[in-house]
Amino acid sequence: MNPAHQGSTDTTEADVGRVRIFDTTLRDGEQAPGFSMDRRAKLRMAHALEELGVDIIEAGFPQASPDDFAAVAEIARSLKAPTVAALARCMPDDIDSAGRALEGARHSRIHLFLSTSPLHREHKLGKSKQEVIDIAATAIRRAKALAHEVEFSAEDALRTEPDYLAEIFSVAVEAGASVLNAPDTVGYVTPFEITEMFNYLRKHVRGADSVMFSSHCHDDLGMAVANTLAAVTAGARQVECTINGIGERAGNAALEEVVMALHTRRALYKVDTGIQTRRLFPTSRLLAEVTGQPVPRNKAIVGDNAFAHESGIHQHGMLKHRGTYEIMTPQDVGAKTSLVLGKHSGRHALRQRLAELDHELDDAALDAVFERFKALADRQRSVTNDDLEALMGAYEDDTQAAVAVQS
Ligand SMILES: CC(=O)SCCNC(=O)CCNC(=O)[C@H](O)C(C)(C)COP(=O)(O)OP(=O)(O)OC[C@H]1O[C@@H](n2cnc3c(N)ncnc32)[C@H](O)[C@@H]1OP(=O)(O)O
Ligand SMILES: CC(C)C(=O)C(=O)O
Repeated sequence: MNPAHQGSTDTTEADVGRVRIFDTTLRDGEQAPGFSMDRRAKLRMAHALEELGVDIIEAGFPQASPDDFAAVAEIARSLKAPTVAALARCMPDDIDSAGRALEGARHSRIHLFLSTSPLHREHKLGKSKQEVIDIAATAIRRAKALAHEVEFSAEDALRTEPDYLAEIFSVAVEAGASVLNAPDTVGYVTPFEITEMFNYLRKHVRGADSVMFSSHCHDDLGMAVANTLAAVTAGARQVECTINGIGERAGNAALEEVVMALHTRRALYKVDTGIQTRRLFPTSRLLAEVTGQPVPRNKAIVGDNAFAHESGIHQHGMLKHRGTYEIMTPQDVGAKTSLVLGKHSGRHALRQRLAELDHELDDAALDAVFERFKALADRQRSVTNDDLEALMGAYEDDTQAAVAVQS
């Protein structure tokens, strides 16, 4: 990272912690309409995620379908470094099929979930507080025998009574869960509230020091990434996210955004991830390819516009010092800067591009070409190198014709 792009850099290495990246592109991500992946697509993505350096890959929900079972099993057998996780309801059949699917994994995790909020307890499950606790404890004990580790997620945790949430998490620790996930299942909370909840849980869950707290945020109010970062400030050391932010409804916290926020503002958050950031852009594009869903141009970090500059004033700044308008280098995420010529561009960028095309112009010539360029840019969205060559050709013909008339 170029220090010119960073704010304060006074972090000492001893202060810096580690956040685990739990990627759920292949589970929560594919739950979004239009993003289903078959086992071949999942396997390609899983290899790309391994190369990206994620710590845990949630490969699927084996009880959901035979193909999902097969996808999880194949991923479990073929990955070397990451932990492979499989989702399961707190039901014996779900747990057993997750265990079977994960059998070949070097490191396996069964990810159990059960709703804890009053709304979900009453309307979805029809269970009392104590019944929900008992179901969770029984399921965790069963899962513990079938995988290297068990994560317990309290579905709709952020709309759950904090004291009840702390109680069910305490029982989950006693039953053998080593990761406690408090998801904002419906993307309801704000950063301040999630910080409060994580601080509360770390103080009140029995055995809190022996487990890892995890955050899993949805983007219904556009706050998934901000909430994830807020959870990190309150001690979450696993964050659940997806490539391109895909997931239920408005999606999950976007992995590339969370990672680059932690990386770019390392002095503030004081944590590292194991992500090879240069793999972010290619991994994002692979997901777009396998799902057939393009990345929006304005998507942070990986969109076509994330490092594109069309405005003359910004282009002028960029030509003098990239840090004026870029807080990260595009190379850090495997992308490239582009200075796009269009109706908002100015003379500095035009001169630069013409020089790249071997047209060195004096100021008067540049003014004349600039006038023609603006007229063209008003008629079309952007001006390409071919357009510029045509424009220069016409300008040179006109100049020669004018000289001929004079002599
Ligand atoms: C917040 C999340 O993202 S949770 C993950 C959501 N993902 C998915 O649902 C994708 C995969 N799901 C599926 O393929 C199907 O829903 C299946 C195969 C898992 C289940 O299908 P079905 O058995 O037909 O049940 P259906 O989905 O209609 O209803 C859910 C049932 O699970 C129960 N249930 C829901 N969550 C849990 C849980 N965590 N633990 C135990 N039971 C649960 C519901 O109460 C309901 O039970 P009921 O059939 O006794 O009324
Ligand atoms: C299964 C859990 C973690 C989930 O996806 C959610 O609550 O959004």
